[in-house]
Amino acid sequence: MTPEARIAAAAEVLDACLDGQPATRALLNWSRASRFAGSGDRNAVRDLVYGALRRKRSAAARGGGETGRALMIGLLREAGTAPEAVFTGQGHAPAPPSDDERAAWREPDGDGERCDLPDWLVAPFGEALGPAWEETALALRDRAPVFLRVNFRKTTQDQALAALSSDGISAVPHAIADGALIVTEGARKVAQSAAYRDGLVELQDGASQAVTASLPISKGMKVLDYCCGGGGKTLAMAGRAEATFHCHDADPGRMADLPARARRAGVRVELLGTGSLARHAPYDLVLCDAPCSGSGSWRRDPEGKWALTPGRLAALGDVQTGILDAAAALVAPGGTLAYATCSFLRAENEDRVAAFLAAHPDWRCTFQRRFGPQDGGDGFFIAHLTG
Ligand SMILES: C[S@@+](CC[C@H](N)C(=O)[O-])C[C@H]1O[C@@H](n2cnc3c(N)ncnc32)[C@H](O)[C@@H]1O
Repeated sequence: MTPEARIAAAAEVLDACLDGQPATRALLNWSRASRFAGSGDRNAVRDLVYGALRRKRSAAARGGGETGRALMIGLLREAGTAPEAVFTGQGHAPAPPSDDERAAWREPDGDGERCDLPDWLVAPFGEALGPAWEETALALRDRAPVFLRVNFRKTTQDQALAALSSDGISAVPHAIADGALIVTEGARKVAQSAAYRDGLVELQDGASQAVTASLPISKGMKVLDYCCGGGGKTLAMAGRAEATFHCHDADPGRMADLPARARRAGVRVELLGTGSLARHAPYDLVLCDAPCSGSGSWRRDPEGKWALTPGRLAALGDVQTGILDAAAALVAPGGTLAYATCSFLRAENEDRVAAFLAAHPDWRCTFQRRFGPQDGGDGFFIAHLTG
């Protein structure tokens, strides 16, 4: 496909997204209907679609409307390319801009539009991040880097780098966490590489690694990952220490791939249902990587940015408080209850910790940190609580 044809395809996929279809589904439908598209074309169209979703508000302003065509036109204008140079109508290029499309556009206006945030989120970003809110919101308009985590249970950093290199993947260590690598070339080859298949490295965001690296884990401890999901954090913890790792999720199906991932990583984990947690308690460390708005990872999931509402944020706060209350009962005296979200927002972070401490006066917070794109990875929050 020509670059122009890829832009036409991205506009078509974006129209389906704007009609309410999840981007993954819209991209799948397009690639099934476009057998002529090779993997390079599919990757390029995917990149264009996600690029437009990250910058949806500003691109709509510069494109003069909220359609797939308008978003692509808006992105071209932002990049300093005249839309007429691409929208030529020649071959598979999109049709030339109409008079309306030429006239109906403007530079983004106001903080929300300029920084590609819904207006209601500008104040919460400011409250959470202070003057860095703008830089942070602007960073969410760009693609996230690809991070790997070296599995120290199986290899060293140098051996992992050498194994990746022999599969044509270049990576360099990143200071955010011990064993964090940032992929500089060949990111799309990682999942097929021997280093990945043999469990020498895992795909894991840098801040996610730093959050687990902050946890007090040592040999022989009993650890519960209360909101385990796919188990990324369990595996990161298990990569650091020979401890007993129990895994739980309100939706056990989310943990379906974990036994195979743990085998690949050479670590042992035990999956537990909610009903059996009390029997296995108490734990030295309970990690609650709680469900959240995902505001820290909106580079990867830009649709989440536009879908969040004040009501949904409030509902998440109730779920997060419920999780902290339930998990606290499973922590041994003097043990650690670790609370993490991949969000910047105070409503999901400091406010939840404060509400927990108000309801549990015997507990205190011993450590708290927020990560942002300036640190290299996604946005994350971590607090250690002890009772
Ligand atoms: C942010 S994700 C966890 C990601 C995971 N820790 C990782 O690193 O891959 C949050 C998880 O919490 C689970 N969850 C939601 N409500 C819960 C609850 N009340 N108790 C336990 N888990 C819950 C969700 O099913 C989801 O898998």
